Amino acid sequence: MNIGIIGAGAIAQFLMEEIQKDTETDLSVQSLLVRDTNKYATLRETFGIDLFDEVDAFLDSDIDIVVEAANIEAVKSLVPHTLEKKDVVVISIGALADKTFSETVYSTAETFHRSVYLPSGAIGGIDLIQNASSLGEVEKVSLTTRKPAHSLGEPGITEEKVIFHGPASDAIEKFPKNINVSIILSLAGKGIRETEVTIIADPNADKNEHAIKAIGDFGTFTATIENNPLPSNPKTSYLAALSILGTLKKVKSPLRIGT
Ligand SMILES: NC(=O)C1=CN([C@@H]2O[C@H](COP(=O)(O)OP(=O)(O)OC[C@H]3O[C@@H](n4cnc5c(N)ncnc54)[C@H](OP(=O)(O)O)[C@@H]3O)[C@@H](O)[C@H]2O)C=CC1
Ligand SMILES: O=C([O-])CC(=O)C(=O)O
Repeated sequence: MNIGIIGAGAIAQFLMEEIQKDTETDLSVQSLLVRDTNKYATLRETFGIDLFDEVDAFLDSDIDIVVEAANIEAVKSLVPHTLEKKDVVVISIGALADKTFSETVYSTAETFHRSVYLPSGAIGGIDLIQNASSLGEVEKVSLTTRKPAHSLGEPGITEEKVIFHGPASDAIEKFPKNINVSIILSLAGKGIRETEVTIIADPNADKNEHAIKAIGDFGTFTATIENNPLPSNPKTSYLAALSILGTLKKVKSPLRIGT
């Protein structure tokens, strides 16, 4: 399966490196869509990929699926048009907090018989929350995120500080690069206004920690993930990059585990 990636940052480079190393897989990264081809010119040779700065040329290149690994603005400007031609994996899931936009995405996918894949990203338990919500009977879902203070734009603090408490819809507006996980949790569970988010900036933390709690007719669920950051972008957890690789490996698999 030939992959095109939107973006060339920490996640994109992780995917190119790992897919190139993996001789067992039929995955291959062929094309990258970037804003500035000069900035990323060395990637052509390192990974044997084609670089594009024009979306239609990128979509018409030899690719079967597109992975968005850029940011929320890129999802908004590029994903609906991309879906007219290709299936898409979206990791900047915060874009889907905008209801009008998410409806456009889903209806475009339907019209053009495409799939939109939303990986679990830097958290787990999405399967459980989605199943528990299938009769709409989850009372409460909350997420407490603790990240190193510098990742949250608080480099000077000496003690931990709650920098946000409120609904996921507001959290993603204030921290669009740090709390996409709250939106996948909202989409699986109770919705963006009902999912309660707390963000803690911690000067002593070296992991990106996400603690999930859910209560409903199914019982109670608690899970805490202490994520190692990706060295090339410590705001981003290694697991988020792995979750895209895992999603790509599942696309063609006849076996569906843990749905
Ligand atoms: N769902 C989840 O659990 C998680 C989601 N994320 C999200 O994943 C995304 C990628 O993360 P990461 O790789 O660490 O980010 P980086 O900042 O390392 O890389 C982003 C890349 O996207 C490029 N880019 C930005 N806008 C565009 C555009 N319009 N067209 C093409 N390329 C563009 C940037 O290029 P340039 O050099 O031009 O700026 C850069 O190469 C982020 O939105 C992040 O918030 C991260 C972690 C967890
Ligand atoms: O990678 C993480 O730990 C979470 C993250 O940045 C996000 O959800 O945007």
